Amino acid sequence: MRTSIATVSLGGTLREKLAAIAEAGFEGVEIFEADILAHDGPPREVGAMVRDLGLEIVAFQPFRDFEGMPEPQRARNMERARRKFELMTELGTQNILVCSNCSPRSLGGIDRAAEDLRELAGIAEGFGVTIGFEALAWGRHVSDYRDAWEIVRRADHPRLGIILDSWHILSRGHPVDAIRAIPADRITFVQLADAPRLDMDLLQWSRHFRNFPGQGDLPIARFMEALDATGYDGWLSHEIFNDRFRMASPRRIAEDGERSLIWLTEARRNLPPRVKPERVEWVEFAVDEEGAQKLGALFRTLGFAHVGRHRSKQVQRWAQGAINLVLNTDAEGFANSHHVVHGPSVVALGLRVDDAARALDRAEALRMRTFRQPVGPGELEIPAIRGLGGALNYFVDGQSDLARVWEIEFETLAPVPPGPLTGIDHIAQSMPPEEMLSWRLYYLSLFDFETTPQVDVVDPAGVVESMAVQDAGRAVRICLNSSQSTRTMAARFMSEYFGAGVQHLAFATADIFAAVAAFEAAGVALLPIPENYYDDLEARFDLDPDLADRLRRHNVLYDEDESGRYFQVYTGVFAERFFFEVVQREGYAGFGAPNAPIRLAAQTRLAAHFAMPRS
Ligand SMILES: O=C(O)c1ccc(O)c(O)c1
Ligand SMILES: [Mg+2]
Repeated sequence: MRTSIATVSLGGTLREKLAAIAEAGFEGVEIFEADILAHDGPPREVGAMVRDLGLEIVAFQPFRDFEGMPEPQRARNMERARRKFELMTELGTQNILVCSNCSPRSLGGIDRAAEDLRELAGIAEGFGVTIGFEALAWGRHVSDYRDAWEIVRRADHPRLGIILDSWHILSRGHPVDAIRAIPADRITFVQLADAPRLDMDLLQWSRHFRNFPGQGDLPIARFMEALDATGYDGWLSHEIFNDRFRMASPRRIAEDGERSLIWLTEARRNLPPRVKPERVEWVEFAVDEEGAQKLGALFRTLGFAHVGRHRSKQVQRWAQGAINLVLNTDAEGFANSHHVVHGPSVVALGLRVDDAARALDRAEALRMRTFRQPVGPGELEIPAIRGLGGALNYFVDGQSDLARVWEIEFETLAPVPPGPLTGIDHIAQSMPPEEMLSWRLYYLSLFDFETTPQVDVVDPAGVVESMAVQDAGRAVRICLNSSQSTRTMAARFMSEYFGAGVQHLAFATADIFAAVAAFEAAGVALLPIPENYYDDLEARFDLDPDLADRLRRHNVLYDEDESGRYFQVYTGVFAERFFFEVVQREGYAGFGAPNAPIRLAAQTRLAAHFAMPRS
């Protein structure tokens, strides 16, 4: 199958859109009429520009309000079509998309529509043009692809086929099975769009909220299976109407689109399998000497020990349980550059996966950016790709020397203390709102991940959109947060930090009260939680009075639902941007969303201070 995208999916001028589409690796483009009308050059020039970029024009579109018109509109429509066919000859494209009629003047009737389209196809033949008929979900008489197919079938003209658009079919919940019976050579081409599930007017939903497969909630996989059953091997063309996409960089959106199509057709492309995450092996911070001392002191109070020293670089390993935190103060290399730009920050995540080399291959196939830097003698070349905000994701595994990274690259200074913190529960990343869907697609396409529904969390300065990506076994959970406001915690993090990145790390413990007792003994300043919260907690849940009292005394947040119970505490904020959380899960599946507004308000109150540990 060949990949294409409609110009309407991107912002920018036609020239910018086409350049971005070509650069992202698409082979074809659907040209929207509005882009021609707004372009300051003849259609012939647009055609040449497209071909110079190595692209093919899959179709010209849309041609509206055609079938079922009474006279004199019917004859006018035939004339209007001739003019568009001439324009198409100039452009150098064969296919025109005719979408079903929305005009209140249109008349129903399958045979009438078939006759109109047969006549149109006859005219089109003289121009070497093929008509593709598409049912719009809000069409006046034709709003179901099964009716569109019956019309095309009855019209029975070699210059007429059907266009299947996943959005119009899936948004209305139409069964996809009937697609299997359509002969592949009668499918002019296929349009793809996903969307979040929204309970709203179809037209508004379609024109403003479509997104790429991998970014929405529609059952696109089922659509693709039905399409595959036909043997269709033609164009797959994204057609995304989305206000945020048009505001964003056309290059980023085009890249996402190509990635979405590669992911969707991975079986045919023999992509290496989805990467199975096994755990977060380490989190690496880029800091200067002073930052390393402060962060190291905080780690110590949280129960970590400085257990290793890199054999050749200024890099420390701190550990506890299965958690490894790396402090990189090296004066050279990527971490240093990252520190110069972002200040104290998470520069890399080390992810243990099933097969690190294959993970890199898959990332490359998905056109992700790989990263290499010179390795010293005896050091490992650890596969890495660029992730959120330009930080790195390293891959290690249990089947190569990468399994022994700590032993090979680090000199042991002390044994790893056993607890009370046992592992990394989740990693929270903040990003600008227009990038949220890009990162969702990045994670979903690369890893064997699923997503949670998006939730809105109230921050004192605005709303934060939040969703998580995680594997079925919950070995790795990553929360993605963004907000439109410039003053929410998530937004302030990004302005302090100069970009998107990891904002907090949540450690797992099997005994939150033991962890808190250890922190209190070590002088960790935990985030104070207001009394009102606990009064409400007691009202909402049937809490054991002793438990309620302990929660209250130790600033522990609590939630429970059908899945189980959840306990959370937070440290103060490090370097005005970064903090740690400790959680205890008893079967609980979520992330404590009901507590997030309480936590955000408490952090906002504290934001003026640096809540550093007493040393
Ligand atoms: O929103 C529309 O009008 C429109 C036009 C052409 C399409 O292919 C489509 O899916 C929607
Ligand atoms: Mg369409």
